[in-house]
Amino acid sequence: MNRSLLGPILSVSGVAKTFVLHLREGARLPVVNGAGFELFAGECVALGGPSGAGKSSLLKMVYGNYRVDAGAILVRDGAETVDVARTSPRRLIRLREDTMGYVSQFLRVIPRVGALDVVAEPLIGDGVPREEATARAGELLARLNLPERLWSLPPATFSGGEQQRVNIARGLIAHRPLLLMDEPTASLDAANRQVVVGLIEEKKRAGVAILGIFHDTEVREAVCDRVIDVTDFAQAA
Ligand SMILES: Nc1ncnc2c1ncn2[C@@H]1O[C@H](COP(=O)(O)OP(=O)(O)OP(=O)(O)O)[C@@H](O)[C@H]1O
Repeated sequence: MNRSLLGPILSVSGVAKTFVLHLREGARLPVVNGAGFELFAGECVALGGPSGAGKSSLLKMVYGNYRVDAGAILVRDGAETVDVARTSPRRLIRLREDTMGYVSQFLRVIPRVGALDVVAEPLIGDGVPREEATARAGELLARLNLPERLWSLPPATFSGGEQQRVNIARGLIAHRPLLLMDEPTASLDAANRQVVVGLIEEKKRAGVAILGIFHDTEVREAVCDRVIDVTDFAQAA
């Protein structure tokens, strides 16, 4: 991968954020100040630092769920570059559909939709015929050791680890050049953690850039090329 030719997929610069708690007499909680880093195709980078350092908050800023007070979050979207910090909600939704995937820790269950369809949905949204999308969803769920008897059932009643595997399959089934992952292996046993490590390695080989929070040291060491210490972006309260 020629970095200088392609440039970064994600470029964060000068990002600052302070939470203001209006229901607590305007108490101010500074999280980051002057946060800056770049992410290139085919690499996996972990956000590191102790609990409360601001890892999840920074990830949510990149995804556009949290507003920033200052700075730029530039994401390459084909021939265009989108500044998540400033773009319109409509453009952000399109960026998420085409370019920036997010694998959260928990599955947001869709009522009455079976696991196989939950997983196939992003591919169908990309225009893949339903039969092919469902077959690929089945392959992925089998790889993640989700028993076939569960595939037609809505995941609402699944165990934590089963739901997380459905969530990972849904988050990884379609190609998105930038993937954000928030503790994707938190509820998984050792065997399934290894499956996820393999899936992440495949994404990297396909040129996907991954930014994530990986508390599991073994997983982090297996997949991450470097760690960004979020405490470097801390500001004095
Ligand atoms: N929505 C919010 N409103 C107010 N404060 C928040 C909000 N989200 C996070 N914080 C505060 O920001 C700080 C950073 O939280 P964050 O969840 O980003 O840390 P973290 O590094 O991901 O921690 P952990 O490893 O424990 O998940 C914490 O002090 C937290 O209380």
